[in-house]
Amino acid sequence: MTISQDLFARAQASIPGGVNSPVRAFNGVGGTPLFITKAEGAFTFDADGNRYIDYVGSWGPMIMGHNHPAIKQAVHDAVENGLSYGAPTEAEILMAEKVKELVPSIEKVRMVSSGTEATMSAIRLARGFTGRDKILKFEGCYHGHADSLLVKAGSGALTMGVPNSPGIPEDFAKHTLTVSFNNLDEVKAIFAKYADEIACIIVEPVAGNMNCIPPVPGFLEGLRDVCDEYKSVLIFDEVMTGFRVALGGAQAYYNIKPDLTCLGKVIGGGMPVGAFGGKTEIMDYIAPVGPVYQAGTLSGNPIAMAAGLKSLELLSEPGLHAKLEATSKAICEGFEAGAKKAGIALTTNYAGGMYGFFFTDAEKVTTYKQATECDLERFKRFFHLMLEEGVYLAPSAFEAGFVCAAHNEQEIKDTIAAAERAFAKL
Ligand SMILES: Cc1ncc(COP(=O)(O)O)c(C=O)c1O
Ligand SMILES: NCC(=O)CCC(=O)O
Repeated sequence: MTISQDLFARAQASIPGGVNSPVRAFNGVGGTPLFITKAEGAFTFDADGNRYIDYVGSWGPMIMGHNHPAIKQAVHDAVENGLSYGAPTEAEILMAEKVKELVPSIEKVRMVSSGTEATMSAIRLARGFTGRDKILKFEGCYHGHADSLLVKAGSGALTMGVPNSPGIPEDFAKHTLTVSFNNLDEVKAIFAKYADEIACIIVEPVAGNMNCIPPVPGFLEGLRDVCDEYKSVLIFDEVMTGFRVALGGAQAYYNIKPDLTCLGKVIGGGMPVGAFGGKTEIMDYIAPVGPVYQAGTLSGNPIAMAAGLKSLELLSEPGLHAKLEATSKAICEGFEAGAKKAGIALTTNYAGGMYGFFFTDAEKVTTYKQATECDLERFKRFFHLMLEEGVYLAPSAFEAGFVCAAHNEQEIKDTIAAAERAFAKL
């Protein structure tokens, strides 16, 4: 690890905390972040030449496995024609048509360059469309770092202990209402109180930024009903779950139709891309047809469209998502069996190609409160033991794990065997 240590020391002199995104800093687990030199299939390689079975997958995008030859080729082909034009291209139409085909609730879609831009724009659109200021989100859900969404946020904000970030005026944050994920009674109560003041509900349909917490039966259906009753916009933030939980996202997996959907990660195939889309009636409220302004110099970038489109094409292979879910299930079952053998209390969750594990006596984790009450010290030790074993897990107890198409039987077997040895040493 000496080269990573040297690079980290050098990075800290020029980059705040040595990283360009806080979740990379290993703050939740301690120690030195790995500096990566290359990645291939299910594996990443660090600057010291160590190889890891990777369950971070660039935080979600690399669902086909790293450096997939067809995606790489698509990027090479696109590069031949220039890097960016700031004018429309056919690739953007192909992408929009593909998104509509895979996610039928989306009738029109606008491309942006990150998940944060997608959620920020969707919120503005919902506010503009309804003429209302308040929004409702759930404690521990993370929707990127736009001001109105960094309230009781998950992911790095939760890991670093700053779920309500300084720098956001109280006048602004007061419009963001928060209630507990998986608690429909709280949602109904807050709507009863604010009635026609709430522009939208934004929700991660499977919460993946406070570990991995699927919706309890009836929760998403209930959100749909409440939005219908109060004429509020239902936004599914599928930046993480889109094309991962199922080809059509969590909305296909649970069969609920949101009004707007935010996409990111997988849709870019590893390039910086996001998107938001939904009902024509709402989407046509955006400039240039509508009054709500939204724009981007690099939106719909041709290289990014090429990578994303190829990724979505590959993902459309029949059976691929069944394989991803079987991988998540095998890892969860393997971890639970290994922990049991070592007398360690552990429970797991998964949905399609994402999973989570919790060091707790609870039988099932369905709430933010349960997730934050888990044994974080034990998680830290387990994380480092796994790293020593050559398995790279998300470096925080408040992140989901991601599987990819390149995790095959051997990698799963090796991961479970490594976990068994790690549990025995905990
Ligand atoms: C559910 C969710 N929404 C939004 C975002 C923000 O995306 P980005 O990091 O691309 O801005 C993320 C992850 O970062 C996410 O997990
Ligand atoms: N679950 C957290 C993320 O996906 C975000 C990655 C980042 O902020 O770098």
